[in-house]
Amino acid sequence: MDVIRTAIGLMSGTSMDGIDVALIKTDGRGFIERGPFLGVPYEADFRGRLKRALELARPLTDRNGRPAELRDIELELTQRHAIAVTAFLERFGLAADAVDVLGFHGQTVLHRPDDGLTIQIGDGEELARRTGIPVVYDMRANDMVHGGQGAPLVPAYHAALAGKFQQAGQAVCFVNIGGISNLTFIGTDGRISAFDSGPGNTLIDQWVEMQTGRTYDPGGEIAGRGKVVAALAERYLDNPFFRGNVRRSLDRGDFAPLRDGEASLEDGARTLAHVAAASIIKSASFLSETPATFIVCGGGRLNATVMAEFSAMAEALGSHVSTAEQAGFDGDAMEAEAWAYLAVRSLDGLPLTFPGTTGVTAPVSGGMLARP
Ligand SMILES: Nc1ncnc2c1ncn2[C@@H]1O[C@H](COP(=O)(O)OP(=O)(O)OP(=O)(O)O)[C@@H](O)[C@H]1O
Ligand SMILES: CC(=O)N[C@H]1[C@@H]2OC[C@@H](O2)[C@@H](O)[C@@H]1O[C@H](C)C(=O)O
Repeated sequence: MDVIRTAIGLMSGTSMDGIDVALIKTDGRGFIERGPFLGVPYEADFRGRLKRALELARPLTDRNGRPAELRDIELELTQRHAIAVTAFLERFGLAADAVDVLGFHGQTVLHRPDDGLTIQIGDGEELARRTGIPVVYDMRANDMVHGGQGAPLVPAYHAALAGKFQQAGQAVCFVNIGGISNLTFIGTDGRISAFDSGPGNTLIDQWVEMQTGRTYDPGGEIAGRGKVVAALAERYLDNPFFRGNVRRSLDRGDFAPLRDGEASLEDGARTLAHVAAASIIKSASFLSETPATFIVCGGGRLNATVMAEFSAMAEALGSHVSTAEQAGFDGDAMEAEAWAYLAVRSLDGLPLTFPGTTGVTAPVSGGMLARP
C-alpha cells in the first residue's frame, strides 16, 4: 500500500489577499481525506509590500535574482507563512511532528511563460527551519524547464477529486475564479485538459480599490447596481489571449486595469464582472466537449454578479453550475489543499504536470525539498 501522509498546503495567490492554509491526508494518488482550513488575511501595509515586490520583480531576467528590497519582502513573507502554520496547528490542536510535509507556493511576483521565466518568492529552507517541518517548494520551475507553462498546477488535484463524475460518465470542469481564473476539464474519456481562462477578480479588485479604497466588491453588490459597457467589455474580450488554439498561462499584469473616468464605479464593476464570466466561457469553447457540470472554486464564487453572469452563460450551453460547496468541496481551501497534495506527490517523485495541463513535453515531477 502507498504511504499516507499528513500534509499542509500554503497558498498566497495572485489576489494577494492572504495565506490559505489547508491540511489533507493523502497517498498522493487516489486517497484524499480533507482536513481543516484557515485563511490568514494580509493587512493593507503588507499587501502594499507585495505590490512593491511585483514592481521590483518586473525587470528580473534571472529567477534567482533578488535585489535586497525584494529579498527583505521574501523573508517577511516566509515569516508570515511560519506564523500562519503555527496559528493553524494551535487552532486545530496539532503538533508540528504530526505533519509530514508543508507544500509552500510562495508569492508569484513575475510569470512570463514565453520567456521560460516564473518567479515565486518564499524561502523554503527558512520555512523548514522556522517550523521544524519538511517543506516542498518551487513546484512550478521544473515544468517550465521541460517546456510547460509553469501553470496551472492544481489540475492534478482536481483530477483526483473528479472520481464520482467520471463514474457517472459525465464531463466535469473545475473553474477557479481567483485573481486570475483557470479551469480543469476532465472528459468522459478521463482525459484532462487545463489552462488559465482569463482575468478573474484582479481587474474588479483594482477598479474597486481605485474608486473606493475597498479591496474588492463584497458579494458583487457594486456590480449588481451597474450595467455592462459593451465597448469596454469588448476591449478585454478581444484580447489575443482568447484567439488561436494555443492556451498560455497568465501573469497578473497581462490585462491592463480599467482607467479612471472610463466608467462609473458601478458600471465598471459590472463590466468587469461580465468580463470575468465571459472569459471563462470563451476559454471553455476550446474544450473537446461541453462540460455537464462546472464546479466553481475561488473567491470569485462569492461575487454574486460574476456567478449570475457565469451561470446564465453556462446554462445557455446546456451545462449546470455548482459552487464547490454544492459539489461537496471547499472552494476557499481548494488551492491550498492542492499544494499539500502536490507536495506529497513531489516526495514520491510522481508527476505534477502533464502535457494536457501545462503543455509540458511529458509528465514531470517538480519541487525542491528543504529539511529542517
Ligand atoms: N465575499 C466576497 N465577495 C466578492 N468577492 C470576493 C469575496 N471574497 C473574496 N472575493 C474575491 O476573491 C478574491 C480572492 O480569491 P482567491 O483567494 O480565490 O484568489 P487567489 O488564490 O489569491 O488567486 P489565484 O487563484 O489567482 O492565485 C478577492 O481578491 C476578491 O476579489
Ligand atoms: C504563475 C501563477 O502563480 N499562476 C497562478 C495564477 O492564479 C490562478 C492561475 O494564475 C493559475 O495558473 C496559477 O495558480 C494556480 C494555483 C495553479 O497553478 O493551479
